[in-house]
Amino acid sequence: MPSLGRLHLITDTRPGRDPLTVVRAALAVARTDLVVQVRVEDSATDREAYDLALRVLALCAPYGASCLVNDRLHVALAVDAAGGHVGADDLPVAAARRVLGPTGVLGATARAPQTAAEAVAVGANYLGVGPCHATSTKSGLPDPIGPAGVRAVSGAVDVPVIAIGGVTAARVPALLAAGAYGVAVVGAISGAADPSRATAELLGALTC
Ligand SMILES: Cc1ncc(COP(=O)(O)OP(=O)(O)O)c(N)n1
Ligand SMILES: Cc1nc(C(=O)O)sc1CCOP(=O)(O)O
Ligand SMILES: [Mg+2]
Repeated sequence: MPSLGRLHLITDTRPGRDPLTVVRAALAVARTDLVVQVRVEDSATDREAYDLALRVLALCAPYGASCLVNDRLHVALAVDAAGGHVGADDLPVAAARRVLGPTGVLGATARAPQTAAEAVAVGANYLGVGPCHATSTKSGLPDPIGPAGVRAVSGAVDVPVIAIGGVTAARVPALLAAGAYGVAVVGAISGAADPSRATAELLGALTC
């Protein structure tokens, strides 16, 4: 797998959001350090996901930034994205690996050491671990696991751990100290008054 960026921006496609403007602003600051994960609402059509992924890929290409597609691996393949991300309601990790082939980047959600190790054993290249803190971006999540939960998972695997859920620049140092390799965010960038500045602050915290 090519080296994974440490800052993952997940697209915010909730009504009233402007994901492409936010992606543009983040890319201009983070460039090749950014991974953009295209995540659409469950109610979105495959065509909508495909169109957004194509547009995100076109924005990423000049910067050499990677684009991953959440859940819909056929969309990832169709647009020639770097890979995809799956969780408990998506294809099992082993099946996702078969779909993506041996070289695609495959992320899996893991909240505990055992599921983390199992996901890596069957083909995950990185793990999304959380929710680290409370978040209003996604409902129905279990209680936050905090840096201690990240530490438990990162100690059980030898792939990059990407901390997710309520991540802010101020919370990055504790997550890195707990063994996280990077972070994934929605609100910290998409909800910021100045997404470029928020990106710079997150990058600064990640590279301290
Ligand atoms: C980096 C990262 N980590 C976790 C998730 C969550 O994936 P999942 O559990 O499948 O939930 P949805 O995002 O599909 O609602 C993620 N997308 N990215
Ligand atoms: C999509 C998603 N998955 C999570 C998980 O813990 O699996 S938390 C989350 C939302 C992250 O958004 P924000 O950065 O605004 O908290
Ligand atoms: Mg999913």
